[in-house]
Amino acid sequence: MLCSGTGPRIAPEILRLLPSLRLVVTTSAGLNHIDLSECRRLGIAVANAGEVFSEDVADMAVGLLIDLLRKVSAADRYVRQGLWVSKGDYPLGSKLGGKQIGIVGLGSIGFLVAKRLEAFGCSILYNSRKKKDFVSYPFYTNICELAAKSDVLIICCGLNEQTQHMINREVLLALGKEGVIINIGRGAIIDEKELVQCLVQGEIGGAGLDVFENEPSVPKELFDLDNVVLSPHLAVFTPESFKALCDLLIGNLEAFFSDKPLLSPVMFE
Ligand SMILES: O=CC(=O)O
Repeated sequence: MLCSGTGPRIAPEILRLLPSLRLVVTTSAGLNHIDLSECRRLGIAVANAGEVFSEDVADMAVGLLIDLLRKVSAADRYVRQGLWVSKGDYPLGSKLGGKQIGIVGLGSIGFLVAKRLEAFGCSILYNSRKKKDFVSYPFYTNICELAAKSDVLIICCGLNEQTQHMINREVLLALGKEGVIINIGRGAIIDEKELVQCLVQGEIGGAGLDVFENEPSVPKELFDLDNVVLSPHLAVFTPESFKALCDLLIGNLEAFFSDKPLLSPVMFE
């Protein structure tokens, strides 16, 4: 049994050194650090954090979006720097209600983001690997078309070969000058260099980012932009979600060692 976070990659070289390995338990929801096809080939089961983080991550996506649209962090800096007194009122933000929200990845996190934003009066559109029968939101197979129809793009999918740099310059330009992007998935789903360029040149309206391509390094160009909200990959972390994660981890180990089905097995495709 091997326990992993999102840290060192569980690569074929590691798996080869552990010939008796039968189970990998990761404390993350994301699986991009585990070579799943090699685990499947070797008959190694994998369990992850399942849905224990989904609510907190969905809350964070909404938090970043409200912060960005209503300029909460930027206005906070303005007040602290004494600029309200010297320069007067701060520019107005824009309303959340009525926005068209394009969700990329309608898994458990994406679905909870959609539910939350519906309650704010937003319309939901989405892209996912497959159309979901349990929702009536418009489904877009083409990510550029989704971006063109959306005021806000929220990245909720996992990182894999298909999704790496899926949000490229073309998608960002389709989102447009007023469009904003929120990323609570993985940094490398967006081509970060292109994102930075689009933000610096005003080709998109703003970004709320919890994840980055080369964490903990964050492109310095973003530090001076008031239409960008930055967060150090902490959307999943609350004391409550940690407690739920510990219970799940223990539950998975107990299940494995008593030959019962895992509580949060990763289904190989
Ligand atoms: O980002 C954190 C996770 O995948 O759990």
